[in-house]
Amino acid sequence: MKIQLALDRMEIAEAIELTRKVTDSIDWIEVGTSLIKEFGVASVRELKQAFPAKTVVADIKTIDNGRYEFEMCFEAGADVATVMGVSPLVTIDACMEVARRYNKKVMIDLLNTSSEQKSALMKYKEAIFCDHVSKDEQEEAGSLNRGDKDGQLFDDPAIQVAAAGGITLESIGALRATLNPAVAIIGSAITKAENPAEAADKFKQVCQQEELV
Ligand SMILES: O=C(CO)[C@H](O)[C@H](O)COP(=O)(O)O
Repeated sequence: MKIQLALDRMEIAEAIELTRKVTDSIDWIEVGTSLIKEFGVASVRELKQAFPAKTVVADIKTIDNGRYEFEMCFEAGADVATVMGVSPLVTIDACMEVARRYNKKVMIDLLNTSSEQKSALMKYKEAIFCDHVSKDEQEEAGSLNRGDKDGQLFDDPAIQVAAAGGITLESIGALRATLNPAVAIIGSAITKAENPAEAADKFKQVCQQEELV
């Protein structure tokens, strides 16, 4: 299981400093939606410049204007960019086309998509699908991602799955037992930890143990 470090609700310099502390324990770097909204794609550019060897995910959560926004992210150095699964399919088609042209990847965020919509999205075989419990669902309703939603949709082993939303060291075991995503997206459990390097290292150990099973 890869670890995607989600960087949210902080300044770009802070994001770079924090990533430096945990860089050996994480695989992918997510420039969070909050950074892109606050600082624009400069946040993507600066993170990629600071960590050129890492896969950088621009969590832009596109819902319209797919071609323009995806070109902007890939020009800034992103390796992966996100589009919402609830978008019109024509938007997702545009994102897929841009990603193919740049030889980059699309992550489709399944937040609030119906089962019907999810089934329709499964045709995007090259995409990564992100099962996502939102910040508001976490903070207003106390939910977190234990991977127990719509797991059957991902029965095809060729489908690449990611999971996000309040993942902790306590919940990651349940997530693996259910959804078993290829990518665990972890934000606050590392970025808000008293010792982020220690927290990231513990997640890495869990993910490595899992790979040996
Ligand atoms: O996409 C996001 C918010 O919309 C976050 O990146 C995702 O929720 C991971 O962060 P955390 O572990 O703090 O929930």
